[in-house]
Amino acid sequence: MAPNSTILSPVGGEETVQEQARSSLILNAIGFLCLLSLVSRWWHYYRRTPKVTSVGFLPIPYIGSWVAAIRFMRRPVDVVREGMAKSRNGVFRIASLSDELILVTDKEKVAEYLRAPDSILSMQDGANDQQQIPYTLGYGVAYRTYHNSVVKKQVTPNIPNFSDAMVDEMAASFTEQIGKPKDWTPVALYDVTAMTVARVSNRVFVGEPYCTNVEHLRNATDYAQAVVISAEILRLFPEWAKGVLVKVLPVTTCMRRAMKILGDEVTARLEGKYAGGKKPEDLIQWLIDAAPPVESTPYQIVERVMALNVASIHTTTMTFTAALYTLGADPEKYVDTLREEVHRNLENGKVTHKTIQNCIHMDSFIRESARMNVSGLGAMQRNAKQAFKFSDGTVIPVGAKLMAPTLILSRDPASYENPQEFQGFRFVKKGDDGVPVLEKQAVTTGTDYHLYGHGRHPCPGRFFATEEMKLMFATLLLNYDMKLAPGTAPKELRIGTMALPDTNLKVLFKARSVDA
Ligand code: HEM
Repeated sequence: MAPNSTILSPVGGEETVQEQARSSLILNAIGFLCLLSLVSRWWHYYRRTPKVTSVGFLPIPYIGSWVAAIRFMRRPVDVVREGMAKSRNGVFRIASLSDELILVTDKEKVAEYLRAPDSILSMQDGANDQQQIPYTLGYGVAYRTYHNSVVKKQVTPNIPNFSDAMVDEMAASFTEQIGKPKDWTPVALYDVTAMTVARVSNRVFVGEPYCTNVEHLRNATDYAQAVVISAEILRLFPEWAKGVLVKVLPVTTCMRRAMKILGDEVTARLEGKYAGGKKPEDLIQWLIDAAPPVESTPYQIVERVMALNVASIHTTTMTFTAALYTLGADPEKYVDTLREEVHRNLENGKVTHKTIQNCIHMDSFIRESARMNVSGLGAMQRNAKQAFKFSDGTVIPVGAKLMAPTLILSRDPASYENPQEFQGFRFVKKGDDGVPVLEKQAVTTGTDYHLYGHGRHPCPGRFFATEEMKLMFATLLLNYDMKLAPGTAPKELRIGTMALPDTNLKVLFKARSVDA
């Protein structure tokens, strides 16, 4: 007797064979579909990948990209330098944990890609992608960007009208936070600056009494950090999951708080009710007056006020703190000239808009500090909506992301003499009549100076931010001496393409007599 004849009847055996054949067919079909999906994903990936030098990749689909991303996370600057050395045309591909990026280190090519219209290389898509704006700051902020023209047409022209109030707010903020120390006293400069920038900006954004409401100011500074953290998390998830996930991220808590603080004020203003009966002059009102009907709800106006807080606070704080760290490292070299310039230009003993217009050494110092200290590896992201061809024939396919590494371009020897050296007054030159003039202002953008971007979308808030920094600089120079404690220096932290400032370094401050 056959060994299995007692177990299987002839009919049962046939069924089993059929079942086995069916399962193997299903397994083969699943295997085939998986393979098809892999091939189609690879084909999609291949089509989206520019045929340019790549750095750190292994020639194995997917795994190769992960290896490159890990290398980049561990040694970002080395990877970029390797890319520059390998690439013949100043365009190369790297991978970060969330994306593959095309870095452009040739200045002519940076200018070329920044000239491309948004229908081909989109700035907004780049920003939406980098900061996950539709989720972190809101759909309207991402796709109905009327705030850009409000900043250009209302915030910038109104700067001179607000500068006196800005000086009052910053003087009060510094006095409250730093006091009038008679001896050298350590000050957490980043925090002090962030709260001051928040207060001064919000004097213009939301007016009194909100600009001194500590809960609002803390929320506004937290919001900016929450956006960065939330965006990093969201970028790791597929699009369909983001709308749900964002509800448990810190941005949602910040926005809820913002509604609690500003919601009633905005609601009243939308109904035409103004405290004191007079229509206020501030960002809330300029936004309400300019908002398209679909954006005219209290939530959306508050959302946009907070978005502009995000655009302003940490950017200005980082730039300004870096300048003061640099000054504190070598005060003897620069403070006398900077302070004398402020004194010479005071109006009736006060720092004014006109004072700082004439402070060209200070302007140069801020620009040079930004050149040296703003050292990220990926500025001015543009996402390809259509294929883009550089003049040398290099093709950037749809879906690719272009960026410019600031660290490299802002220290290009072709643009700057002794580019690695900090020269605070680098941009002050002798004019024809021997009088010093500014060769380039802190607000002037370029392919070799990325603080405020460049091309079609330079930062519209750069005049406001620079005014604020110069007013703060003048106020501090008049009221305090400052220096770094011996043996201390700001630490540099890099996460992917970002260079983060040292937010913990304490700087020594000592009060001085204003007339000194
Ligand atoms: C030192 C402070 C600031 C820095 C370093 C900074 C930097 C930048 C950069 C790099 C860009 C992107 C440019 C590009 O991709 O080409 C940008 C865009 C922008 N910034 Fe600023 N910014 C600052 C302050 C401000 C302030 C105070 C405001 C508002 C009052 C503001 C509002 C904006 C807006 C609305 C955009 C988007 C522009 C567009 O879509 O065309 N920024 N900023």
